[in-house]
Amino acid sequence: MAGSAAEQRLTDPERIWDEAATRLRAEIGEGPFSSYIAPSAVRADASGRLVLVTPTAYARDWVRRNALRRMNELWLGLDGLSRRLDVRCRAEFGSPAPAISGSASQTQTPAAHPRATVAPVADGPRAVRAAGLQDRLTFDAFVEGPGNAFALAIAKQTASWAEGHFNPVFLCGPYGHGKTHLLNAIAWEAQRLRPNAKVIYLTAERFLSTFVRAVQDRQTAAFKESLRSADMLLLDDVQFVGGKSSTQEELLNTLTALIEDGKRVVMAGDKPPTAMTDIEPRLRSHLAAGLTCPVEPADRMVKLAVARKRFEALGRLGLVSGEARPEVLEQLVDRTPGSVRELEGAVNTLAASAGQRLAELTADEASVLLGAALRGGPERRITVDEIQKTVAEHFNLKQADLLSERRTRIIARPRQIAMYLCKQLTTRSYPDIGRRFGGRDHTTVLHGVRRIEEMMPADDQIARDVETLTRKLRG
Ligand SMILES: Nc1ncnc2c1ncn2[C@@H]1O[C@H](COP(=O)(O)OP(=O)(O)OP(=O)(O)O)[C@@H](O)[C@H]1O
Repeated sequence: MAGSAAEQRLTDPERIWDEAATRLRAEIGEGPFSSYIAPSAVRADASGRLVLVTPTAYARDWVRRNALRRMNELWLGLDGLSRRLDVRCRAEFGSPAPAISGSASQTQTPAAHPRATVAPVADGPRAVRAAGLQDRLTFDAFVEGPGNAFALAIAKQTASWAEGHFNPVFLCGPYGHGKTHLLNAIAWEAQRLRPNAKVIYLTAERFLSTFVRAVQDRQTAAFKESLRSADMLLLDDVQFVGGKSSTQEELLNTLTALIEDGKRVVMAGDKPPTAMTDIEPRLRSHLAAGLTCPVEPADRMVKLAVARKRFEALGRLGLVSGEARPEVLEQLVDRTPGSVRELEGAVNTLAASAGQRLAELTADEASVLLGAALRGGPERRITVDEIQKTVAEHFNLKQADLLSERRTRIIARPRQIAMYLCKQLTTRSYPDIGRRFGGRDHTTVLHGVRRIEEMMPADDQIARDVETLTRKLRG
């Protein structure tokens, strides 16, 4: 009875937003919706007015220019109390305000929620929840193969809140083969099954930067509380705490408290805990105390299925039409070195060049379109970590400054340069880069990259910095 929702005149803001956002998504398209609306959340301000809080000022301006009027039309058509929706960015909205009233989860099936539209706003140490989760990384989108079947089964079991599961679960495996995807999928599924549970996903980088900030602001109690009140904690890229002793100690305390309380903990790292030699032995043994699941590199069949799925997803967004021929898919997979991440990069490159001609494309044409991406063979892989360290050193900063929330220009500009270099020199997506920069939203990364692109032609110093850093990194 979707059509009768307007006549029903709702009052619960969360339900109104669910409905309005679903319609808006259909009208403005998936791309703008997932860039600007999905990462935003409706909150009530101190005087009870409803506000759409966007992650950045850039997103706020975009919403004001392109969507606010229509959003209010949709909202007013549904809201029995005829309220209006204002828009503000997270920085303007200030300290955490009460979430919008009346949890819709009691009256709705969880599946009816457009994902992440009512995600809590992460405002400093008190609300790290949902930062960095990506909509598309679900169990449905994950391709099973011999190398990940065990990890997938355990991930699904954990997400179902099944009793008697192993705690903590540690997913380990090389770069780009699906660990983050599985953590995201667990978070979405666990939250769908228990909408009122507190499921927190965060990267170790974000753990560190939030912790450092909490120490500076003397808010460590709030930081501890925000994590220890979790029902499920999903911690990504654990290897990042290697060599950082006070962060390791805090992490150890957090894990011990959660596990003693019977809360679920799932972590991911690039190697098994026992091999993380720069992690202090006591923490290491806690990481390894539950179940360690390998996520092995994807085989050819998995890669073929991932490439097919990716084209289908791009097709749904209207970016390509038709299916790629089997020989085109095979060529893509056989000639793209590296992980699934590189493969996805190659699929995107091909989709962008072939567009509506995808179905007619021959293997030879695909090879020409992919050009250097296929011809070059395996180049030395530059990592985000390397870029951050090189940029920090160049500007006389610490790597942690780039991950921190500090916005002074002396740090913000190098951070944007580092983000720009990550986009240029790695195959990582905007959300993925955001994740590596203290769990920032992908719109922040997009804004940073565009800012540097705009500034380079006009600002010699920035152009020189970028050039020097690129040369240093390419070696
Ligand atoms: N089995 C799979 N099915 C579908 N997509 C996959 C699979 N494995 C990897 N991917 C995709 O490949 C990309 C990289 O995967 P992901 O970010 O999960 O890697 P990771 O193991 O966490 O890497 P890192 O250690 O660098 O963080 C993502 O876009 C993910 O969706």
